[in-house]
Parts: sequence; C-alpha cells; structure tokens
Amino acid sequence: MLLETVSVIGGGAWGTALAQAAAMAGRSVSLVARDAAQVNEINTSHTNARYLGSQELHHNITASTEAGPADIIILAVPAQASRAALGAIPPDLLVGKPVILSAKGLETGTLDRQSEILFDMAPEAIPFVLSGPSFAADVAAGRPTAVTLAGDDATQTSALALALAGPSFRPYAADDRIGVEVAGALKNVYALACGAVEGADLGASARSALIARAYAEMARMVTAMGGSATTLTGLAGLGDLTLTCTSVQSRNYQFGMALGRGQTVEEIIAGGAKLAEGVATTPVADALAKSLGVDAPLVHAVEAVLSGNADIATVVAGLMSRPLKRED
Ligand SMILES: NC(=O)c1ccc[n+]([C@@H]2O[C@H](COP(=O)([O-])OP(=O)(O)OC[C@H]3O[C@@H](n4cnc5c(N)ncnc54)[C@H](O)[C@@H]3O)[C@@H](O)[C@H]2O)c1
Ligand SMILES: O=P(O)(O)OC[C@H](O)CO
Repeated sequence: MLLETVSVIGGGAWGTALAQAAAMAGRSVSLVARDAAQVNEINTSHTNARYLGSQELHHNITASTEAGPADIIILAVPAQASRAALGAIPPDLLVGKPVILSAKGLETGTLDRQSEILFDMAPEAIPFVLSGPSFAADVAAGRPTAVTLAGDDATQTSALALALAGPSFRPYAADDRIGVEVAGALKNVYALACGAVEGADLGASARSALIARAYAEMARMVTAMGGSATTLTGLAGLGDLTLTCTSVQSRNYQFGMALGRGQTVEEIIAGGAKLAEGVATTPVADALAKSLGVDAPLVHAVEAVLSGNADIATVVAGLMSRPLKRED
C-alpha cells in the first residue's frame, strides 16, 4: 500500500490539525476546505485563523476546494456532515483507498456509526477509525499527543500508523474499529453531563462519580454494539473520556457547563457555541440503548435535559434514587 500523499477532507479545527500532523510526519498533504477565502489564506499565509488562530501551518500543506487523488483520505468534518462530504468526493478516488474516519458522533436518523456511513457511500474504500484524547490546538502546535488508529487488517493499520506518526503525534494501532468509534461518540455525551455538573456547581466528587459510571455505561453500550469493552482501557476510551470530561477546553464540556447554568440548547447555540458533537449524538445513543436493551441512565438523563423534558435537579434526583445495586 503506497502511503505518501494525504487528502484531508474538512478545513475546520480537526482537519487542519490532522493535516499538520500528517505533514509533520513527512507526508505531502492536500487540505480540502469548502471556503475559497480560507483555502487562499492557508496557501498564502499558512494559517487557518478562524479555527487555529495564529498557529503556523506546515508548508507541505496545500489547500484546495476540491479533493484530488491521494494514497490516504482523512475525513474530518462533523459527524452529521460525513455522508455529504463523502458524497462530494469523486467515487473513483475512494476505491481501494484507506479512509480514516475521525469524526466522533453517531448519525441522526440512520443511527449509523461513521464506518457504517462509509460502507454505504464508498463500499470499496478501506475503513479506519482515529480517536483518542487530542485537542486540535495541541496537535497543530506539536504538543505530545497519542491516539488510537483502528482498522480491520493489522498489517495495514500498523503501516498507516507509521505513515502518520511524527515526533509529537503517536498513533497506536488497534483492531476494534467498532469499539473505538462508539467510545469516541459517547464520550461527548458524557462530557456534556460533566460540564453540566460543573455549571450547576455540583462538585468535583459528583463529576468523578459520573466519569466512573459513564465508563461502566460505555462498556455496556460498546459490547452491545459489537465492540470490545477492553478497548475502553485505552486512549479512545479512558484517555478521551477523562480529557473531555475534565477540560474546559472541550467544546462539549463548555456546552454542558452552559446547560448546567440553566441555559437551553437554543440559547447556547444562539450565543455562538462551537461544534458540540454530543448534542446530536445523545438522542441517537439514547435510541440505540433502547433498541439494544442496554441500561444507559446517563445517556437518558442527558437526553432529557437536552430535549427540555427535565431540568438538571430533576435528573440528578432521579439518578441518585435509582435502586441500589452492586458495582459492575
Ligand atoms: N477539534 C478537535 O479538537 C477535535 C479533536 C478530535 C476529533 N474531532 C472531531 O472532528 C470532527 C470535526 O470537528 P472540528 O473540530 O474540525 O469542527 P469545526 O467546527 O472546527 O470544523 C468543521 C469543518 O467541517 C466543514 N464542513 C461541515 N460540513 C461539511 C460538508 N458537508 N462538506 C465539507 N466540509 C464540511 C466546515 O466548513 C468546517 O470547516 C468532529 O466530529 C469532532 O468531534 C475534533
Ligand atoms: O472539543 P471537543 O469536546 O469536541 O473534544 C475534542 C476532542 O474530541 C478531544 O479528544
């Protein structure tokens, strides 16, 4: 498998950061963004100010509004836009190519994981999932970051990890593609909850209890969806859950803080909130839990708050008065 050139689809924070990581790994990178002015800025000033401020971008990154041929395709648009973004790529560019799915979310309506969307849109592409504790600003600045890269063929996955590894970006190869993508999607739901705990001033003890119970719930969900609970001990599980559930740098955590302070979803969005993938993923996860018969009280509680069916005090009281049980 030739792995020299990379096409990153999505000129937002994460697409630009992954383009930077690939360029730092020695790859020749094309960054595909919809906005012509942004493409011009990246090519002339080597910055993407809207998403990454004054961070200088590697000169091996060339921006374009259209995807061209590449050995590796990285999809880095919001989860709800993945289907449309894949549909905009000429189909022959995806045949037999590794496509790295980096969005963390489940699709509204279909309830699909990211690789299920890829199977629909480009069945001859080879799916990989990249996830783990990684803020775009950190990756773009070359701060040390480790992620999980999961694929179905161990040799191919290791080769791809090697092609993207640099001095500050360390992908660990793994084989549980489903577990990695479900963990990446669900941690955003729990980050909303942890942010709400902070916004409502419920205390650090409550937040840690929530993280631990979220981990247990995530394990039930991952197992029911065909992944392995063991995956959650790694970067895509514990690593990303703790990062996003404790850091105000997380957009999902920030959104949750606003919920905790009593704002509605509509008010938070009208106030200019950045992308918080958990908002769209929560009702999907809730529907999946119900259809799979998984006990997921935390997902359900977040759904109740987001939909306006219950306030934070009511869901906390409900969670605290569930029948006592053994810790498993
Ligand atoms: N930002 C991070 O730190 C980070 C880290 C890891 C994973 N992610 C994941 O990456 C995904 C993207 O997040 P982001 O931070 O880049 O969001 P963002 O809001 O910074 O950027 C999203 C980009 O996608 C583009 N886009 C939207 N719809 C599109 C479409 N149909 N076709 C082409 N481009 C489209 C937008 O124009 C924008 O440039 C999310 O699922 C997020 O969870 C983000
Ligand atoms: O800012 P968030 O909440 O989208 O989180 C970004 C990354 O997923 C953290 O690993």
